[in-house]
Order: sequence, then C-alpha cells, then structure tokens
Amino acid sequence: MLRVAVPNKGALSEAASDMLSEAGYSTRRGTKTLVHQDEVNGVEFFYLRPRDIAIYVGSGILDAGITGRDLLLESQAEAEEVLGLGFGASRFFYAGTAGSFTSAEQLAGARIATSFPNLVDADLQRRGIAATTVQLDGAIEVSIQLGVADAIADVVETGSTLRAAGLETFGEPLLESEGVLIQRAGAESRIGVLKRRLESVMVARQYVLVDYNIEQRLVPEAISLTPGLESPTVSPLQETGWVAVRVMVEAKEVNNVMDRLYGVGARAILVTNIGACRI
Ligand SMILES: Nc1ncnc2c1ncn2[C@@H]1O[C@H](COP(=O)(O)OP(=O)(O)OP(=O)(O)O)[C@@H](O)[C@H]1O
Ligand SMILES: O=P(O)(O)OC[C@H]1O[C@H](OP(=O)(O)OP(=O)(O)O)[C@H](O)[C@@H]1O
Ligand SMILES: [Mg+2]
Repeated sequence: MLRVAVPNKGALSEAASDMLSEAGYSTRRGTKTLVHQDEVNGVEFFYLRPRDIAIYVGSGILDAGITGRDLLLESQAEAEEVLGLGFGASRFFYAGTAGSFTSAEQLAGARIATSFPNLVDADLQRRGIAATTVQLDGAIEVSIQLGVADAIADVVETGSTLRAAGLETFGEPLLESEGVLIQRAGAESRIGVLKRRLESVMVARQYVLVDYNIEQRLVPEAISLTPGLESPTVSPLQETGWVAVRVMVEAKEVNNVMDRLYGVGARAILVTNIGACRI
C-alpha cells in the first residue's frame, strides 16, 4: 500500500481531506482517527501534525504527504515539493510594532520571535544580517508586547492577527506558501496516480465546460475568445452553416467570456461544472 501523510488538524487539515475525497479516496470518519486504510485505492493515510509530515516523508517512512511549503522548507528534511495544491495560501513576513521598522536590513542586532527559525536564519544569512531568533511555538504576535522580541517573523493570511496586535509587516514576503504534495527527494516516484488525481481536482475546480452554437464563419473569432486547454471541439449542427463548440474556460472568467461570445454571435451558451477529469 502507498503510505501518505495528511495534516491531522490546523489550517490545512480540512482542505487536504476535502481534496483527497474529491480525488476519489476514502478519508477518515472522525477527527481522532490517526490511520485510515483506503483498501480500494491501495492507500494508507496517516494523520500527522503538519509540521512533522516532511520529516516522515524525507526519511522514507512514508511515500508522500500533504503539508505547507513553509513547513517543508523549515523542516530541512530530504523531501521535495511535487505539486502546489492551490489551498492554504499564506505569506511569511517580518513584522514589528507599527512604524518601528521599514526594511529587513534594520533587523541587525534585533531579537526575532518565530516558530520558523530555520527559514528566518536562512533569510538573515542571505542578507548578511546578524540577528537572534527566539523560537516560540505560536501566538507569536504577542511576543513583542511581552518583551522577549523586537520583531517577529510569522505566517500572514488575512493580516487580522497582526492588526489586532498593533503590528505591521515590513519588507517583501520571505516566502509565498500553500499546501503542497511532497515526496522523498530524488525518490523513484510511486505517486504518479495520486499526483494525477490531485492535479485533476485542481483542474475540475478551476475550469468549467462551455458549450455554444455559432455560425461557422464566426468560429475563428469565437475560438480566439475560448482557445481551451488544447483545442476546442467543433461539431456540425443540423442547420447548415452552424456549429456547436465545446471548450474549457476558467471559472472566474466565465461570465465575461459569455458576454463576449454573445457579442460575436454565439447563442445557446451553456456552462457545466466539471465533476472529475484526467487531463
Ligand atoms: N491562517 C493561517 N494560519 C496559520 N497557518 C496557515 C494559515 N493559512 C495557511 N496556513 C498554513 O498552514 C500551515 C500551518 O498549519 P497549522 O496552523 O496547522 O500549524 P501550526 O500553527 O504549527 O499548528 P497549530 O496552530 O495547530 O498549533 C502552514 O503551512 C501555513 O502556511
Ligand atoms: O493573517 P491571519 O489570517 O490572522 O492568520 C495568521 C495567523 O494564524 C496563525 O496562527 P494560528 O491560528 O495557527 O495560531 P498559533 O499562532 O497558535 O499557531 C499564524 O501563526 C498567524 O498568527
Ligand atoms: Mg498555527
């Protein structure tokens, strides 16, 4: 059986399990279950702390895992990203009391609280800045007020935790993170099917299927609006001079595309969600 790690709780847990379900895998029934076998698909899922997942995968104990890109890099495990999964997006920033810092270069000599000390040390080293990291487990934003640090480096999603603590980010993000599929670095891949299924979920979420009828002579103009992923399907209609076009369109663009298609003469424009696919 393929052995796959999934976050057991936290920001990535529900989205990771939802994605696996959409990909056709059976997932655990209750949030306390730590091991679940999907006999049909030959996969055993292990529900682990997201921070530990790259360590299990990097050591070769598990074949693959879903974790955050930031946690993968922080772990320094011998694991590699195979696929960005399009959920759990966050950015990793330096932050300080509003107005206290304007650039990372001002961190020289500062104490920086973080639960990602390796990420921060690597960034400071890259910039040639000598500063101290103070490793904390969570609730990092309150550490400046409590006097153990001058600045922090932490995950920012909406920014509301920072604002509530009277802090603001400074400088560019150290990292843009999201949920990622990982495997052991350099391993001969056993996870082709898992990867393809997860890729397909992303396509099914991102695209819709659009059908429309149009006069044959207008097809080039309509196709330029809807080029599809590879090539649109164009089929003859009973009425001479008209064709039906079927094509994939990005879901977030679809209303705009429909208006423009109508404008060039397309009619009976229908949109269908994609339940599942293999591209
Ligand atoms: N709003 C968010 N807060 C925290 N992490 C987020 C958020 N959005 C996405 N993430 C991602 O989730 C992962 C952290 O997950 P999680 O919060 O479960 O870990 P943790 O903070 O170490 O654990 P916990 O808070 O449960 O003790 C990181 O990869 C992070 O980038
Ligand atoms: O930008 P926001 O949307 O406010 O989200 C970011 C916050 O959420 C996370 O904390 P979490 O809830 O995981 O608590 P923790 O600090 O105890 O890990 C993260 O460490 C930030 O504090
Ligand atoms: Mg957290």
